[in-house]
Amino acid sequence: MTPALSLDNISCTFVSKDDRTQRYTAVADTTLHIAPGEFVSVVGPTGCGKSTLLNVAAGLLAPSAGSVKAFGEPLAGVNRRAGYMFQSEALMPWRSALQNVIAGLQFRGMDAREAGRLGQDWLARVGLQGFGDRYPHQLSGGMRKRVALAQTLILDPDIILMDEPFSSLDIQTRQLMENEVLDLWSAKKKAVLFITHDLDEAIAMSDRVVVLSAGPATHPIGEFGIDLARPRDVAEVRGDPRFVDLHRQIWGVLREEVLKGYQQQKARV
Ligand SMILES: Nc1ncnc2c1ncn2[C@@H]1O[C@H](COP(=O)(O)OP(=O)(O)OP(=O)(O)O)[C@@H](O)[C@H]1O
Repeated sequence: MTPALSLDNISCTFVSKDDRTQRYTAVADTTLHIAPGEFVSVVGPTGCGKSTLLNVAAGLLAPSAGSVKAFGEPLAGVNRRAGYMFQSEALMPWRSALQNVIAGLQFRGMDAREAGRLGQDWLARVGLQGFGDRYPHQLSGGMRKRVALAQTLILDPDIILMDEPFSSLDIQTRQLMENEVLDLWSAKKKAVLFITHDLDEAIAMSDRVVVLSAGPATHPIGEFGIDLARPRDVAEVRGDPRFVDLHRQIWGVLREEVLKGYQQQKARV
């Protein structure tokens, strides 16, 4: 089957910020394929290159070497088969929740009434019925994330790219949002590339967890199929003995890299 997303032998080298004559290889020779409908999380120590990989998949960053394909088609510019959700707030403060949700449809030229109808439908699906005329500053952090989620999913992308979308939320809100994402995902089964620091979140959500090494020259050092039954409740599944077992196995690979990453961050300060 043709993967929804193929990253083949990707390397990303940047000019060093501290010394323009030096180069820094953030990602080296990384291959990652995601099947249609597959939920894959990538975990790794801080600063290792997770966002760099996601930006490559999004077509926002051209790799220094390697190839990127969406459903077998080489990527030229922005990945139009993908929708994104980033860590930082991407809502437009001057637009209401509804206007934010339908922004992408309007950019695509959809008729205003049809876009409004779909927007209301999506607001209801993410639990924000009746909040369409609120502005982002009138919503809680969790509600703003729901708007951002609706804004991404309303475009019905075949690939969903998420970069630590819930890291700013408190643990309860975060778990609610994670369950909502799983519900929405299971209804449509799109390919997901989910970047996170949080191993519990990665295991609870995914079909597969890929572990990256500490930088420089980050690359995958482990890959684990997550055979926990679905549907899952992200809070309850943490008590499953298989979850505990998988956590122990993956942490056994990740731990050393986290320590290396931490030492490197300290050395930079
Ligand atoms: N445009 C750039 N120019 C120079 N260096 C960069 C650039 N983008 C990223 N880097 C470097 O590449 C490395 C990987 O960064 P990246 O943001 O991908 O890591 P990350 O794993 O997502 O980090 P975090 O876990 O903290 O979010 C870092 O050392 C970063 O400083």
